[in-house]
Amino acid sequence: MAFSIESLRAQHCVPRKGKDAGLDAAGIADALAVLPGWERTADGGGIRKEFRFPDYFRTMAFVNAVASIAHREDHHPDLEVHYDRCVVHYSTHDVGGLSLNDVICAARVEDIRAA
Ligand SMILES: C[C@H](O)[C@H](O)[C@H]1CNC2=NC(N)=NC(=O)C2=N1
Repeated sequence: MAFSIESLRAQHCVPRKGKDAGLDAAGIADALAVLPGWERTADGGGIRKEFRFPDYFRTMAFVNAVASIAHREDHHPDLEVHYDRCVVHYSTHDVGGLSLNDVICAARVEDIRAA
């Protein structure tokens, strides 16, 4: 399966449950190839990216935009919030690893940065 960031942005999350709903290693690699700066977590079960900002206010504006995506897509990242940076971490609890939902949301977070 080959991805483009546009094809990811054109999709919305749907409930995905169970191991068979996960992305395989090739799918994960294809998706990461179109998501600049995103990487697999050390345990391989998620993807993460650190976003840097000039100050706390701008960091929180980003956090709120990510929260809005989470609410709209019903798919929720773990966030590490610091004064001038936020680490976004996506995984799909219901599949015990990565699913298409994670890369769809990562593509939407990239849109925030483009705005
Ligand atoms: C029904 C609903 O889609 C599920 O409970 C969603 C909610 N948000 C979620 N967020 C994340 N990160 N993983 C999930 O498996 C998940 N499941």
